[in-house]
Amino acid sequence: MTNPQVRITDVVLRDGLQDEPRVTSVKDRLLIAASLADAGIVDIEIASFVNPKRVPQMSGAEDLAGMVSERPDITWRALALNRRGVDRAVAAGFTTVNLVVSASAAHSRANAGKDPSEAIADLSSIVDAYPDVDFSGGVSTAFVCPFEGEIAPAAVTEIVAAYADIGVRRIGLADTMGTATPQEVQKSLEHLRSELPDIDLSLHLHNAHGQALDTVDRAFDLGITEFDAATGGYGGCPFAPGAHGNIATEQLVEHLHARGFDTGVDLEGLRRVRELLIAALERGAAVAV
Ligand SMILES: CC(C)(COP(=O)([O-])OP(=O)([O-])OC[C@H]1O[C@@H](n2cnc3c(N)ncnc32)[C@H](O)[C@@H]1OP(=O)([O-])[O-])[C@@H](O)C(=O)NCCC(=O)NCCSC(=O)C[C@@](C)(O)CC(=O)[O-]
Repeated sequence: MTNPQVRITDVVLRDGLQDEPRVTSVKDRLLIAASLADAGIVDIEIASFVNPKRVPQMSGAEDLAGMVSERPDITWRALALNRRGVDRAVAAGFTTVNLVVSASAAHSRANAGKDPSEAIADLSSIVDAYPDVDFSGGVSTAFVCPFEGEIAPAAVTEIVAAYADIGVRRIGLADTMGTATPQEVQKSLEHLRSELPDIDLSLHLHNAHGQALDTVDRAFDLGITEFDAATGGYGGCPFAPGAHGNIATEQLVEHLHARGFDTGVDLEGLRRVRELLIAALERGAAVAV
């Protein structure tokens, strides 16, 4: 069997930093971004165009956009949850934008101030307005919600179908809390696949109980080869109380290399990124390599 191509999007500059007590300077974020690229990460979520009063850690998003022209070999992804966010991202120069809708109504209201159906309805005109932007669609709380508990696979499929209806066909399912079991994730993926077989799926896993690598293996067996991860294992949604850090990029890369998959990522380079993060955040990484 030939090795499948594995696509890892490092999200430490967005998910990893957004819930940290320290606000990382734009200068440090640019340094970390360049170091991630030097380590061989070619997909990087660098900025979040949300309300900076709600998430001060993500302020200065516009100032990170210079990386788009400076390193055109990298896909620089911005996160946005509303029209204002996408307008800002596009005006700054981003052409790859990840949207987010929560599967659970309670998390959606806490995070975005609206129900999932309203969030999807708002996104329709945004996607129409920017035909040249490469949009992907995230589904937050896809398996477990901090307020509602387990999420039914049908609820996730409904959101993904709504994304597909507005033309967004690259979808990332997020285990926001990091507590979903590999079995729960598999059940949901299988439901989704049976209803919507033509959607490109990726996983955005947090890792509360050390199960995320097992989930990666299950997903691999179902043909999923795209994953988000955050160097150092930092991360968490500020509006999902108790959310754990993301699966660490270095752990994921080591795991994939041990399984014989080529990721194109240099672990030594990731160690350097980790050191930069530890210095900027003044606290240790979640994992050692
Ligand atoms: C969702 C919104 C943007 C809705 O924003 P809103 O509905 O306008 O409501 P609002 O109450 O937050 O704020 C109103 C004020 O924000 C301004 N505003 C409104 N939008 C923007 C914008 N884009 N950029 C800059 N400013 C904005 C707006 O102009 C107004 O300004 P004011 O009158 O007070 O001066 C807001 O509620 C918000 O910023 N929420 C924070 C959501 C967030 O950042 N969550 C974390 C990221 S998602 C996540 O972590 C999950 C994920 C992706 O990692 C996957 C997983 O693991 O689950």
